[in-house]
Amino acid sequence: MAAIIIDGKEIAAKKKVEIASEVQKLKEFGVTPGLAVILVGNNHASRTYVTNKEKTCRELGMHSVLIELPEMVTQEELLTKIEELNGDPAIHGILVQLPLPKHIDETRVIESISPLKDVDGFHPINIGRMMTGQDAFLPCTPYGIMVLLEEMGISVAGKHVVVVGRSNIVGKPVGQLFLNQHATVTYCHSKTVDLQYHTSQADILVAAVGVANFINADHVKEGAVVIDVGINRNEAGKLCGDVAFDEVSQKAGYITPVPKGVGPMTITMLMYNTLKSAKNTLRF
Ligand SMILES: NC(=O)C1=CN([C@@H]2O[C@H](COP(=O)(O)OP(=O)(O)OC[C@H]3O[C@@H](n4cnc5c(N)ncnc54)[C@H](OP(=O)(O)O)[C@@H]3O)[C@@H](O)[C@H]2O)C=CC1
Ligand SMILES: Nc1nc(=O)c2c([nH]1)NC[C@@H]1CN(c3ccc(C(=O)N[C@@H](CCC(=O)O)C(=O)O)cc3)C=[N+]21
Repeated sequence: MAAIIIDGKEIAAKKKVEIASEVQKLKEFGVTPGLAVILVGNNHASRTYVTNKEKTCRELGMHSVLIELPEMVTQEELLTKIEELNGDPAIHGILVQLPLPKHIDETRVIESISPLKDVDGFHPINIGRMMTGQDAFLPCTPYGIMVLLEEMGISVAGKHVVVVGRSNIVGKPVGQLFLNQHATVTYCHSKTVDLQYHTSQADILVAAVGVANFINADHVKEGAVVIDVGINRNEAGKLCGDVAFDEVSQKAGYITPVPKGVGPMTITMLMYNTLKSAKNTLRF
C-alpha cells in the first residue's frame, strides 16, 4: 500500500493564515512583529533560506530586517550587532543563520542572543526550559514536525520514535519534544551499531542525517510514519531528503516529501515564534 503523503506546504499555508490574522490583531495594539536575520558570508543554500524567510515575513505582514555581514567579519563585530538588536524594540526575533565561518565561536554567538528574542530556540535557557517542560521558544524544525503530526491526527503517546541524527538543532530537540508528548524515544547516530535493527522497530522514524537516500525500505517497518528532515542535492543537483522516497513510500503508512515536507514548516514556526515574542512584549 502506498503511504499517505504529509503535505507540509499545505499545512504550512494553513498555519500561515492563522499567524497572519494574529499579526493584524497585534498591529491594532501598535505592535508589528519584527524579525532580524543575520547572514554571514555568501553561502548559496543559506541565501535561499534567508530569502524565503524575508518573503514569508512580508506575506504575513511582519517587519523583517536582513543584516548581511562579510565572511571575514570579526566575532566582536558580530556580537556588537547582536547586542544592538537585543536592545531594539522593533525587533522581536533574532536569527543568526548557521553554520558560521570557522573563526567564529558558534556557542558564544548563540548565547549572546537575548533568550527573549531567541526565536530559533537554540539558547541554552530555551533548551533547558523545553527539556523541563516549561514554556519556551521551541526550535522551529522539531516544532514543525510535531505540528505536522498533530494536523494529520497521528498520535504520539506510547509510540516508539526512532530519531536518526543527534544535532543540537534537529535530532536532539526533536527527540525531546516526542518524549514530552509521552513517546518512547531511541536516538541513533554515526556510532550506532546495527542501525537497521533500531530503525525497523520505529512506529515513527525521523531522519535528520544529511545524506541523500540514506534511509531505504529495509530500514522501515511496514506502515510506519516516516519524517524526512534532510535537505540534500543528489548527483543531478536535484533537492532530495535523507529517505529514498520512491521505495520507502511503498512501505510506510505516512511520509513527508522533500521538498514540501518539513522545510516549509520550519519557516512557518519561525514566524509563529516571532509572533509569540511580539505578543510577550504586551504582557510586561
Ligand atoms: N528541513 C529543514 O527545515 C531543515 C533541514 N536540515 C537538514 O537536515 C539534515 C540534518 O541536519 P543537521 O542535524 O543540522 O546535521 P548534522 O550534520 O549536524 O548532524 C547529522 C547527524 O547525523 C548523524 N549521522 C551521520 N552519518 C550517520 C550514519 N552513517 N549513521 C547514523 N547517523 C549518522 C550524525 O551522527 P554523529 O553525531 O555521531 O556525528 C549527526 O548526529 C541536513 O540535510 C540539513 O540540511 C537542517 C535543518 C532544518
Ligand atoms: N539559525 C538557523 N536556523 C535555521 O532554522 C536554519 C539554519 N540556521 N541554517 C540552515 C537550516 C536549514 N533550514 C531550512 C529552512 C527551510 C527550508 C525550506 O523551506 N525548504 C523547502 C525548499 C527550499 C528550496 O527550494 O531550496 C522545502 O523543503 O520544501 C529548508 C531548510 C533552516 N535552517
